[in-house]
Amino acid sequence: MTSSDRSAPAIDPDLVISHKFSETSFCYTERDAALYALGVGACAGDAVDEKELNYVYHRNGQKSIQVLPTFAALFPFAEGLGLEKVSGLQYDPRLLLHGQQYIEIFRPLPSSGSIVNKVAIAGLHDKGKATIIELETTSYLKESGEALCMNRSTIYLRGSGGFSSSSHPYSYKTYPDNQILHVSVPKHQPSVVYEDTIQQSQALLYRLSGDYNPLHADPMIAQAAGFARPILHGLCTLGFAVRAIIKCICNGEQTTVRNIFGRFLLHVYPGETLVIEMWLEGSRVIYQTKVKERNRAVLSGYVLLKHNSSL
Ligand SMILES: CCCCCCC[C@@H](O)CC(=O)SCCNC(=O)CCNC(=O)[C@H](O)C(C)(C)COP(=O)(O)OP(=O)(O)OC[C@H]1O[C@@H](n2cnc3c(N)ncnc32)[C@H](O)[C@@H]1OP(=O)(O)O
Repeated sequence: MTSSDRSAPAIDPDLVISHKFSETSFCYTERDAALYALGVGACAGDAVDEKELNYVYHRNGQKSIQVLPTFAALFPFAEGLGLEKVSGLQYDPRLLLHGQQYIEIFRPLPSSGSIVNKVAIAGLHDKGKATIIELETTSYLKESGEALCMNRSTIYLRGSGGFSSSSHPYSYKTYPDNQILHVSVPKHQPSVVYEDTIQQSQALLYRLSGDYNPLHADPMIAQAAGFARPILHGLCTLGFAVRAIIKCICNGEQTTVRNIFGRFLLHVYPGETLVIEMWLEGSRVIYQTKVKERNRAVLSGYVLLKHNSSL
């Protein structure tokens, strides 16, 4: 939005929520799954890590490489997010941040596949200084038509709120309140703490998996967005956290993961150290990721497992 547009209402909620997206397609191979695994730090600390080598290599003659469940979060990027096509939604793309991600895995992700995505607007909220829009993408295997996973992405559009016509802030959503559980980080000591380093080149590597937002690569764009330098993709931070949970709590068995939720609390700079704290509560792992150098929480959420895991 340019400064001359500022008097025009930036968001027309009725137009936005009536938008219909076209179906999109996403095809991937084992190479894409392996590149993604490297992008979220698999084998970065140990190239022969016995719980991670199978994400990037046919270890012990295994027929196909294993796919991390967070790979599913790439499917919505099939043909770009498509927000620019939504009538009635004006915002400054440089100020867009990823707020939350919720993923349901219906069946283990194959090591390669052709996917069809059905996309819908699942939420629109006026936060005054910002607008939140939620996109829900259900992904199906093209050949069989079986549902594979669902992603709900919460996108935080800074500087674009204030469009409500009444004194009550506009809020619309299509899913039940109890589907996303509010996460309170426990006060007691975590069951496990895992530390990982984000390489300086991490965002440059991660972007090759399909999110080419220049915020993560271009210093000028990052500065215009209010950051000292390019920041890490939220989904990369989430990928690090879930990989750590699979490694530390699920004994490396990635098919144990059923649902994933994460809220991005603060940006991460490549080169920083992540400290991932995990609390195992029955079949739910609550986690919080902090940046060690700034001692700030950057992500919190939960992972729902198919069964209770023991440490
Ligand atoms: C298909 C995939 C689609 C996704 C595309 C993504 C493309 C990517 O390339 C982009 C990225 O990866 S960006 C990097 C990852 N994200 C971040 O770094 C953001 C980190 N979070 C922040 O900076 C702040 O929390 C911030 C700025 C988000 C909010 O901070 P404040 O402005 O201080 O907000 P606050 O005053 O605390 O709250 C205002 C209202 O907003 C709600 N809220 C806050 N943080 C939220 C968040 N992270 N997600 C969702 N809602 C959030 C608050 O609850 C509050 O609402 P209410 O008043 O009703 O309680």
